[in-house]
Amino acid sequence: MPKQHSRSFRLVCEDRLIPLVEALLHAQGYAFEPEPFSPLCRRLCCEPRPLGASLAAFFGYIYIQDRSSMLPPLALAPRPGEAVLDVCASPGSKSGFLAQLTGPTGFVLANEPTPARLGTLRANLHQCNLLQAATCSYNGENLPLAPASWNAIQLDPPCSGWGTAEKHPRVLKLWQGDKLNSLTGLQQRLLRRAASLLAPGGRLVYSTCTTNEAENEAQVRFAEEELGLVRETLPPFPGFVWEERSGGAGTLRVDGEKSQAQGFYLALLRKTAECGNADATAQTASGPRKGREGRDAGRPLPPECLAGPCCDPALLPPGRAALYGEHVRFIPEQATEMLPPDLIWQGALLGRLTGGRLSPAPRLRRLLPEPPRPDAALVLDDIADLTALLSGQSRQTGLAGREAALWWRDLPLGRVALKQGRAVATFK
Ligand SMILES: C[S@@+](CC[C@H](N)C(=O)[O-])C[C@H]1O[C@@H](n2cnc3c(N)ncnc32)[C@H](O)[C@@H]1O
Repeated sequence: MPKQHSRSFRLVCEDRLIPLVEALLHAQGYAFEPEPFSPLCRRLCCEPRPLGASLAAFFGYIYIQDRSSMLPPLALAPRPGEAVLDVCASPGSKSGFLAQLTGPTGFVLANEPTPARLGTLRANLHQCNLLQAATCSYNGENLPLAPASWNAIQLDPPCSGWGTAEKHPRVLKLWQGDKLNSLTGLQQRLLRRAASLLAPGGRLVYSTCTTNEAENEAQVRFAEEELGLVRETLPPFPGFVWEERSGGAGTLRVDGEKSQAQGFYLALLRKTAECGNADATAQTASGPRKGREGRDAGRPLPPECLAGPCCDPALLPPGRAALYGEHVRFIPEQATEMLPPDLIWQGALLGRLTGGRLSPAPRLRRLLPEPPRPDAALVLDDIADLTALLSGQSRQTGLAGREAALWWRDLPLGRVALKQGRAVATFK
């Protein structure tokens, strides 16, 4: 029987909403304690039903994540407003945390080449309302971005996953012998490309969930010796037990068993000003894919098309809304400035255009007018009423119109449809 660690999660909200999200979890019987390494992270003590089925998870106010996997974004430590590239992003655990750390004025480009996993990544970012994150889908080793254009890069490449063996014992058999060579080769190609995309002085966090030295300490040596990156010493995060391996000075290796976490490895590498460009030739190796949404394909939408009873366009982060077919997406200001014109990428979904106006996605809580408008908001106090609504029961509201904002006490949740005054949940 695989051993289960206690579960951890991250709060995905502004600081002012933290007490409300915690109250929502408490109202459903969950108990938890703060993690010592980040004010946004918590560890579960009591889970009366699976945390993934909680209301806080449903509304994207928490993200369940192994505690080790929370560390790379903290090690990269983006400043508010900074732009970050996440080369291997799905399901988005690190992209999401990075977007929180950069804040609404920041920008995260989350790349994932595998189509099914790209869908999961986009769904997770949408559920968490992280409008400052955009996605693209390229093999990371061929990412067609301008050389030396990023100050902060997260590289969490495919790895053997030996650090997850307690939960997934099969990884130890699956990844052995020659198969490991294909992984280490890919990791080196990804490191080479990431190094070439780093601006002088820029930093890169390399992380894996494996205990395999060839994918960890040896890859950091490769980055130093072949790519000219310089290792920076990471201070150990509180709340973990660390392992030491020869050649690993300054990098961090989580002792999974003693830390109640996945076995994990992370290193911080910097490109010095003198460092040459390791891979300028690969810059045009992969052209854009046809038939996807590109930067210039979207028609700008004036803010008045966005304004409505459930949407205040003044709450949008820096950037603009644009129309792609019937979908309205958010284009962060930094994306317009930083991304090459031929890159194919997608901004966060805001909703659909119907009758010349935005019909916001039901989950779009970030743009709900505050405080709730009495003529256009359903404010529930009782958890039972909320769960009944989500389980398909409609509810008389006495409100006019076609939609209403949904709140639990002072916590904005999303949008419900109104049918003859009855609220109906349409969340997917
Ligand atoms: C370890 S997982 C990333 C986990 C993610 N960083 C997170 O925290 O949620 C590695 C990801 O790399 C993707 N991947 C596979 N080949 C790739 C490539 N050539 N370039 C970029 N990403 C790749 C995989 O599909 C997988 O989603």
